[in-house]
Order: sequence, then C-alpha cells, then structure tokens
Amino acid sequence: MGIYLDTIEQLIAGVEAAGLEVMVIYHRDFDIQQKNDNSPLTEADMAAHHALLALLEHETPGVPVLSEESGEIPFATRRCWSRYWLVDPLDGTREFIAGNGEFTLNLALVEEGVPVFGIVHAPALPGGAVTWWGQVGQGAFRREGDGAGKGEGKHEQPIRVRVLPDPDREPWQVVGSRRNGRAAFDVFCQALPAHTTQTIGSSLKFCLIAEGQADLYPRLAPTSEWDTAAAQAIVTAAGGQVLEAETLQPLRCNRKESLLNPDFIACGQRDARWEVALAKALEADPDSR
Ligand SMILES: Nc1ncnc2c1ncn2[C@@H]1O[C@H](COP(=O)(O)O)[C@@H](OP(=O)(O)O)[C@H]1O
Ligand SMILES: [Mg+2]
Repeated sequence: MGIYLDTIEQLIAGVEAAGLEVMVIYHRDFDIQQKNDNSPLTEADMAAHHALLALLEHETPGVPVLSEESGEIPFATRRCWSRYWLVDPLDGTREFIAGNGEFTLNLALVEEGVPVFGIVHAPALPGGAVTWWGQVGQGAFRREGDGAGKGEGKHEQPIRVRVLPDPDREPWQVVGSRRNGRAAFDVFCQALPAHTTQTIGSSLKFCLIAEGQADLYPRLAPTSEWDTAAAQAIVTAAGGQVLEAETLQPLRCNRKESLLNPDFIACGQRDARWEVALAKALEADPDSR
C-alpha cells in the first residue's frame, strides 16, 4: 500500500520542523529525567514526540501510532493493526545529551509487520541537517537542509547500498554503536577479512549502509522496534537488508508482546565470510556480549 509522494513531502517537512524544535533545546540548557528502565529522557524527546504525533494525526488521520514515548499499548490491541506508524522521536538521546550531534528523528510505516516506508532526520550533523527516506520497492533518497533554508539548495540524491568490495583490495567498512554491545562487536570484527570500523550513535549507522558508506552493522545488543523500523525501510529501499542474526531472516515488527528486537545485522549485501563471523560472535560467551 505504502504512501503517496505528496504526503511524503508533507511528512518530511513536518519531521524537519520537529528537528528545528529539537535544535532549539539542543542549544540551551535542558531538563534530563530518568525513565523506568534507567535510560534518559530530555525535553527534546517529548517535544519531538508531540510534534510527530500531531503531524501524523494531520497527514494520515486514523492510522494508529506507536511512539517510544507513548504509554504502553497492549499486544492484544496492536496485533490487530495491519498498518501503523512506529516512531522514535529522538534516537540517540545519550548522544544528544553528550552534544555530539549523533541523534535522529525516526518515522516508520509498518504494514503486516514489515517496515515499508521510513524517514530518518539528523538535524545536528557537522555538515548540517540531513534527511534520509525510502519506500520499499521505490528507492531511497538523501537530502540536505533543515527545512528552514539552512543548507538547502542541493538536490535530493537517490542512494543505493554499495557492492561488497574484495577486502584484499578495499577493506569492508563496519559500523557499530558507541556505547552498546562493544565486546560482541569486537568478536565479530576479529573474524572478518580486512576491514575498518567506525562507531556512531543512533540509526545513523543504517543510513551509512543505505548510502554505500558502510557495508555492515552488526547489533548484538538490545534495541527496540522503534530504534530500527524507519532505518530498516530505508536500507531495504536502498537495496540492502536488515536480518535477524540467528536466522538471517528479515527483522519484523509487532509479532510479540515484547517490543525488543532480537540481535540483528544490517548489510548492503550478504556474504558467507561475514555470516561465519556472525555465527562466531553469536557462539561467544553471552556474558561478553
Ligand atoms: N538495554 C537496552 N534495552 C533496549 N534498548 C536499548 C538498550 N540499550 C540501548 N538501547 C537502545 O539503543 C539506542 C541507542 O542506540 P546506539 O547505541 O546505536 O546509539 C537507544 O535509543 P534511544 O536513544 O532512543 O533510547 C535505545 O533504544
Ligand atoms: Mg531509540
């Protein structure tokens, strides 16, 4: 079913506007609270949450919305949703607090458990704001600018994953979290052919794969469905895949009571050499993961 182009333009404009609200808070002092799971929550998470909920209600009235900052919605209710919005208003809250710019606003449309459309907006990158978006089967795109004229003027570029290079000629590029799952990431990398690594916060890791700047993102540490759905749609639309680590089947949403994802790997292309490395990392002592 997906979503029409004119609605996509309105949604991107709305996400950029929410990004501008977030940036106002980023540049001033802000409150930080602790959530029940001990993760931090800032004023910016809530400002983006409210802005994105209002946007979705306006653009697609009647389509249910699940946001990281919504109250819990029982599985008995959600399992009846054939189509819904899954929102992470501010992914990389710890990076937002650290002030390193590696945070994103995330909007995914999920149909029958499959993320089919996604927007990831990074308002605070060193070169200025960037938005990635993609619709499965119709391509993925990258545009620069914050929606208010800053950094604008460059055309939207179609993006595509890159062909996995011969590592003897060009090392594979592997991306990982700054903070989570470092030990398992290292076990995985040790079993790979020639490669370089980069750590970066939030769903930006997937966007690097979608635009062919990275080849692999192994995630052998917890995430929730809102952390991955928008970026999975973009990676898939760009020709890549996001696969459960154990089964190498595409990651799916809304299949169970818990919203936690299994371990997964995002890739531009499958290759037996990294699949062996992944199996080794999964076999490693769980305490080191
Ligand atoms: N123990 C845990 N359980 C569930 N999700 C976790 C987690 N530790 C980290 N995360 C998720 O990892 C995200 C950060 O990813 P990364 O480490 O790649 O930057 C967080 O996003 P939020 O900032 O939206 O909370 C959070 O959802
Ligand atoms: Mg998140």
